[in-house]
Amino acid sequence: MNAQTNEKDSAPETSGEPVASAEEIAELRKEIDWLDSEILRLVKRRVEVSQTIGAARMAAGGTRIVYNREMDVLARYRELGPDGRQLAMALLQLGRGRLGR
Ligand SMILES: C=C(O[C@@H]1C=C(C(=O)O)C=C[C@H]1O)C(=O)O
Repeated sequence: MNAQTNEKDSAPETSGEPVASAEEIAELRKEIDWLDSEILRLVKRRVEVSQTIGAARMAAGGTRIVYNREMDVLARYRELGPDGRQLAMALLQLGRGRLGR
């Protein structure tokens, strides 16, 4: 493939053509804002659920961490690569809350 072919076949965002209009970007930003609020809501709920389970287990004399379950959580986010791992680790850490300190 020569340089000219490359240029012709290149993605729209590299050809000088805008891929989304200003209106579309405004709409997409609204979607991002909504997605962030949903993600935050779900993360907060996850923290609540994780802490409830952790507190119950510790009250019953169990361990703070269940290694196998945490490995399953890490595996779930593996498709996102190293950032996915960090995200999973942050979720696990948030769930530990005071229990994790
Ligand atoms: C929520 C639990 O407790 C802890 C928290 C986990 C989590 O936040 O996903 C997973 C395993 C445990 O270390 C559980 O055992 O399921």
